[in-house]
Amino acid sequence: MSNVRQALAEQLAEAVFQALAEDLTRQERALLVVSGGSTPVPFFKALAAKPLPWSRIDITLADERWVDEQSSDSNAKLVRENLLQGAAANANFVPLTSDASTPEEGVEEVAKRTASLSWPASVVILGMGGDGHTASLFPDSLELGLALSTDEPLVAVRTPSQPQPRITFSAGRLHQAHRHILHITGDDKRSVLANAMSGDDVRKLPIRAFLSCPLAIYWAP
Ligand SMILES: O=C1O[C@H](COP(=O)(O)O)[C@@H](O)[C@H](O)[C@H]1O
Repeated sequence: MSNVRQALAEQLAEAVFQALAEDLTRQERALLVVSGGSTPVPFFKALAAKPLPWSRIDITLADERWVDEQSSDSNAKLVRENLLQGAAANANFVPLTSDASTPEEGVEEVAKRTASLSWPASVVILGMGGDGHTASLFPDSLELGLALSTDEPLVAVRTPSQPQPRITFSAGRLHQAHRHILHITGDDKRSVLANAMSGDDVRKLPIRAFLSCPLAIYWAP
């Protein structure tokens, strides 16, 4: 982990800490939506060390691979091992998978589980892949159009470029937040983001669906 990426993660953790603490002065519970993948690990560790009233905080994921929680591909496993540590283990974590064998079968149950969370979220933290996907809104997903337009909170997605089926919050539900943050690293992702900012076809680069949220960008080389 480069020093600059570590510093970025710590600055992001401080900003999220301030946002959650501020919202908790006005409301009993606050919701944090985080992303999976490799980028958020140092941020998770830095946030877990913050002195928050964790039992008043709900945490869920922007998206998930439909895999067992013990799988190394599970975003829930990543959150449990890196964010829900120490005092932060008192947060109420709501995962996005169920015992159903497919996301199509499980999506309704997961939607019920996430409906009771304190929307709008205090913060939605998005990641972005090199193909411009965010959450599981992939350019080649068969359900991209649905996920971008539906009023339903969650969508089961099948994506030719991805090995597993997935479940994702829809763009409409992810828009329901007081603050949106994009956390990315590396020159390649910076170029993808610059490209996204210079056009408007959301289906080609789905991150475009969030560029005017407004979206705070945390980037480091
Ligand atoms: O598949 C996913 O990838 C993106 C980006 O991940 P990264 O490893 O390039 O940081 C992530 O935002 C998303 O939640 C995850 O499911």
